[in-house]
Amino acid sequence: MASVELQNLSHSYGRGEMRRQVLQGISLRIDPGEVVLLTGPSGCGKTTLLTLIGALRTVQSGHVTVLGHRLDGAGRRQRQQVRRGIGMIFQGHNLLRCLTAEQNVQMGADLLPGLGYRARRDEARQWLRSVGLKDQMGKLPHDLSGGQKQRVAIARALAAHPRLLLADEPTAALDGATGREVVELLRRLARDQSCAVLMVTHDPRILDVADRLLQMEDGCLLPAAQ
Ligand SMILES: Nc1ncnc2c1ncn2[C@@H]1O[C@H](COP(=O)(O)OP(=O)(O)OP(=O)(O)O)[C@@H](O)[C@H]1O
Repeated sequence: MASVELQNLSHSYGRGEMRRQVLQGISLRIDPGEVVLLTGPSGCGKTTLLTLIGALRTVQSGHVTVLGHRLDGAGRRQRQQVRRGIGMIFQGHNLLRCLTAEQNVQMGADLLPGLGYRARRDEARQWLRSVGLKDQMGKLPHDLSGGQKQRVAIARALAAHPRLLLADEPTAALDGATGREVVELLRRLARDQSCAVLMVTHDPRILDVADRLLQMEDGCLLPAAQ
């Protein structure tokens, strides 16, 4: 079963004369364990595509199946259900300000069924170590740099063992070496846990981790030159 299957997906913003189509007839399939990178100029619709696949928006036109669930025609509850299997790393981190790095990551592990408090805490610590933050576990977000906050957000998404990971420019705030490590980590996750990864990036340093490179232009998907 595909992790993501899109058929003829289109999307518009605005109404009447202000209506503007930003996605035009996109078809795409992503299989478990596959790492797909999506690139394209600013405003071409990448984030819109990611939020539709992430069940954060209502599908207007076309067919969308994510982790075996049809999203076109799905109500709020069904979309909520689908989101449980999806890890999302968007720009802006969305960390809870009053929780330490460890507690923020533990929120991700809290979604795992059947794990006791200690196991969830150990899981959170292990992911923080994996993203190079073993010395920052007790810090609050405002004591972390932008890159460190991004790594906490990544650890939180991974701690929930998602079956699909959607990431919008996950390496934008990271230096070259850390960005590379984080992307290698995402790739390992994809392989080890058969998690599909769809990542929007402008970062040319990480293009080689992809199984597949996709390019978008004006709301359309083009097969990118490898
Ligand atoms: N909520 C919204 N209402 C109206 N227009 C929107 C909305 N969100 C995005 N748009 C417009 O839709 C188009 C596609 O936006 P989107 O954010 O999907 O592009 P993007 O490729 O992710 O851009 P970037 O690389 O700059 O993040 C843009 O022209 C944007 O201004």
